[in-house]
Amino acid sequence: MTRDYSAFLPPHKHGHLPDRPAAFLETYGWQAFFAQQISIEALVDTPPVRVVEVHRNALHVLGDGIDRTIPPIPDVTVGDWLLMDKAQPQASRALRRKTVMKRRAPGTDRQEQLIAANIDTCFVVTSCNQDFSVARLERYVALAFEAGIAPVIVLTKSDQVTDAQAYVDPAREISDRVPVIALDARGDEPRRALVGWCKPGQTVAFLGSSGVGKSTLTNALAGTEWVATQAIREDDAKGRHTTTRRQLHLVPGGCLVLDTPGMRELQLAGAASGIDDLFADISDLSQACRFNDCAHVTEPGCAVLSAVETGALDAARLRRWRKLVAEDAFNAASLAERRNRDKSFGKMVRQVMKEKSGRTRR
Ligand SMILES: Nc1nc2c(ncn2[C@@H]2O[C@H](COP(=O)(O)OP(=O)(O)OP(=O)(O)O)[C@@H](O)[C@H]2O)c(=O)[nH]1
Ligand SMILES: [Zn+2]
Repeated sequence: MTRDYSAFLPPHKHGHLPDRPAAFLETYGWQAFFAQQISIEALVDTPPVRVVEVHRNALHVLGDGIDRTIPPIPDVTVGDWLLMDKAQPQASRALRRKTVMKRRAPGTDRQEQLIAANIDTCFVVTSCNQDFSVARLERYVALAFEAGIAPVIVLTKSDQVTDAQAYVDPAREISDRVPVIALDARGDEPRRALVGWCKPGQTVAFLGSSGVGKSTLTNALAGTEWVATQAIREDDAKGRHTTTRRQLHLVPGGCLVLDTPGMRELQLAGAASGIDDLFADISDLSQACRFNDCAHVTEPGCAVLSAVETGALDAARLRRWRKLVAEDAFNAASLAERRNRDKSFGKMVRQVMKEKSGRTRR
């Protein structure tokens, strides 16, 4: 799959308009991508608004001269742009998304859930300590690639180690498309180090385990104590717990920061192309395998295994790739099963027959 990786470069390389007083919509992330989807008339009749907060029973939307809550709309999430139907807000239409982040809900029924839309950059955060795990970073980066979001790896707590480079080096090896930054998340270092991605009109999010400094980074960008630096329990979907935050904060004079606890327990599901993007070295090698469906385990003529033998490919990287592919396939399969259960019996039978005949042909 070919992708346009120019979007993965820091925004300042594309040129910016720093001195123009940004219009309200632009401050809230309005970009040419969205403007191209509508006519001038539609702009007037149905003004664009951004969903800045999702409550259980309402969406908080902001637009030019608009600041209100409207009833929830199915499949609309924080970060979405809506064309506001003033008379009938529920009928507001969502604009096509630039990026969308999804996850599998925690709990037993594990439905696919929208986390956020139209994030430009996601900071994948870990610390220079035992939280650091190449495998976890790879999972987050694959998720970002899958969502179409540019990832940046941020290694916090660099002040607590003598050799931060020992963390930076393995992080850099994950992908040459992902910048790596080590810093002390407290104080004003993040403002300076992340400025290229945090310009006005940009929407950013922080991904990472509890305690790695996501709230500290958010506060550092804002220059104030915005977010309490403590864990907040995610809604368990049984209605017992209600303090789920899903909001976009506007940093005064700066970017929009997505704040949602849902970013912590991300699992891969249907992220095959994100995994391929991240492990482009392995996908490229597999083109030369003798068998089209080579699993790179014991197959003769496997180009991936020979690359491991010659040392061109790290065996540990191959193992991590296998685990991610398996996790993704497992989760995607159970999603598919869920969907099938809801379909008609006849359809299900046809599906099974098709799979059967496919199997006997092989
Ligand atoms: N020394 C040092 N401490 C840090 C750094 N980043 C975060 N901390 C501290 O680590 C603790 C956890 O930081 P938080 O910002 O709450 O972490 P979080 O990722 O938001 O955690 P959750 O809200 O549980 O997801 C706080 O006490 C921070 O002050 C850093 O770069 N250096
Ligand atoms: Zn192979």
